[in-house]
Amino acid sequence: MNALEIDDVTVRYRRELAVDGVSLAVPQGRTVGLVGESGSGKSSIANAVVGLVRPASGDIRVGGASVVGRGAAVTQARRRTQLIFQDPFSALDPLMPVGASIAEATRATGRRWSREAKAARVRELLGQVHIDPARADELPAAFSGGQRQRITIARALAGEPSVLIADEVTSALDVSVQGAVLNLLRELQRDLGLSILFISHNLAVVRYISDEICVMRHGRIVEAGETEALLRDPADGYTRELLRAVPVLGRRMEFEDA
Ligand SMILES: Nc1ncnc2c1ncn2[C@@H]1O[C@H](COP(=O)(O)OP(=O)(O)OP(=O)(O)O)[C@@H](O)[C@H]1O
Repeated sequence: MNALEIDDVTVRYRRELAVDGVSLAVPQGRTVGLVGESGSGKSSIANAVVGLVRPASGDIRVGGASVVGRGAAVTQARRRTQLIFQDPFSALDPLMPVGASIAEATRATGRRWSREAKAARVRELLGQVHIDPARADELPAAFSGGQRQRITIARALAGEPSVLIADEVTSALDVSVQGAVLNLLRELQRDLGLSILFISHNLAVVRYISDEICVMRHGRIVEAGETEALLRDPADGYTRELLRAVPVLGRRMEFEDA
């Protein structure tokens, strides 16, 4: 069963074709990595999934229900996805205590929450992302970049998504804390059974977290497959190029035709 299905989706901005007939699926409980250079159309796909951009053609389904267009059914289906923003510094309201930001996001569940239930949920979510729940009343400025990114993850989880879209979630972070955020996503996926579309231009990061990888270039998927198989034997020249740029244990990968 696929949690997310992107079916022959095209995204246009005026004359520019940013996404050109992309199809991909995220199976339930798996992480699919979407990798490609800047401008290849990755964020346009993320934005189309969460309704920030409307595809010119094609369909996107979450749990089997279309999230393209308008109407009650679309709103309902869209509630099952959450986007984690790239920049944890601008993603949180600087004047709002982090607990309040998370509490506000419970609205995306579509249920009514009592004040006590909301407060308990905020404590639970902070605990899940390894932030001391006693710090719920502090402002974002009191937290480091990595901690803020974990808080934005808690806020995304407050909506109880079945699908998380993570768009360049480690790009704005120091290398030293990137691993902690990736490990947290892996842990949450295991514990909560989430399905994740993980977007990054960094193949090393995508490889670390993804069960499957789709390689995107100029708005199209040029190659897709299980992570290890794809990286062991990349069929596409562009995938090989990306791989060559990834340092492996202090050296670069070599290929027979390199
Ligand atoms: N709102 C927009 N209006 C016009 N053109 C856009 C818009 N958003 C993206 N584009 C263009 O669409 C193409 C794909 O961009 P997109 O951001 O989806 O790629 P990306 O792979 O996510 O790149 P990056 O990693 O730099 O964000 C680019 O050529 C970009 O300039």
